[in-house]
Amino acid sequence: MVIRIGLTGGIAAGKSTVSRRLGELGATIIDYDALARQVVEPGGVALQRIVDVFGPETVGADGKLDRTWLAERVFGEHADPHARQRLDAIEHPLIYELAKRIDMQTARQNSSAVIVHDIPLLAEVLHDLPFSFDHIVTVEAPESIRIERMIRTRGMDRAQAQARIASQSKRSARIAMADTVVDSNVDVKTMLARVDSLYATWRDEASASGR
Ligand SMILES: CC(C)(COP(=O)(O)OP(=O)(O)OC[C@H]1O[C@@H](n2cnc3c(N)ncnc32)[C@H](O)[C@@H]1O)[C@@H](O)C(=O)NCCC(=O)NCCS
Ligand SMILES: Nc1ncnc2c1ncn2[C@@H]1O[C@H](COP(=O)(O)OP(=O)(O)OP(=O)(O)O)[C@@H](O)[C@H]1O
Repeated sequence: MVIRIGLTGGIAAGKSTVSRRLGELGATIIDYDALARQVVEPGGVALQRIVDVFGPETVGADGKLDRTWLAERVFGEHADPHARQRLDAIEHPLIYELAKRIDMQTARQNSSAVIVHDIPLLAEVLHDLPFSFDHIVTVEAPESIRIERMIRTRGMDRAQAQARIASQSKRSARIAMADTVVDSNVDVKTMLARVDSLYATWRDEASASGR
């Protein structure tokens, strides 16, 4: 049987590090941040709809979405409280459609696949998704550590980092929804050892239920 995992975590908690490891171990990863980038590529319907809603400044001279400009409109200090909902309403259905296509193709090719849906906003969108998960995993680290990581590695200032965190579900909501919490406030080696052991369990579940 195919095992589906919903993987989430607060921004900069370490979700991508966990997801990369699961990919190396053999899981199929469906990265919703990557799909979100794909749906706004030039020429697509989403970019045109975003321009209609947010105005022509949304697109840079190169014809591509100006992500920094839009992030400020959506997450910034002076953001319209409905802006994020409007953006999500344009992008999310298209993201889910692509995710479904990849999921179905993987399941067709391998009836005991472990498919990991890597979804930053899982706590917000769980009930909108056309999937149900066998396990939900959240990767968590204290907010102060995540803010320092965002400043160090994402070129954000403190206010931008705090605003991005404030626009997401609370840690308690992610933990309430998950059956597994991966602590990323430990060294990477220890964190990845835990990921290896989780993957081994899921592999066993996928093989056992296929018998
Ligand atoms: C607003 C955009 C252009 C800003 O781009 P930017 O390059 O700064 O961020 P990037 O896309 O790399 O996302 C980084 C992280 O921000 C957080 N984030 C992204 N979108 C959202 C959102 N709508 N609400 C809350 N947090 C978000 C996530 O933790 C994500 O991992 C972009 O995030 C976007 O298109 N967001 C809407 C689509 C979406 O919901 N993506 C999340 C996957 S479902
Ligand atoms: N256990 C850990 N200890 C120390 N640093 C870590 C740990 N896990 C991840 N990191 C580092 O923290 C930063 C954020 O990690 P990562 O990119 O995996 O986060 P993320 O949750 O996927 O972020 P986003 O939600 O923005 O995609 C990276 O620089 C990563 O190397």
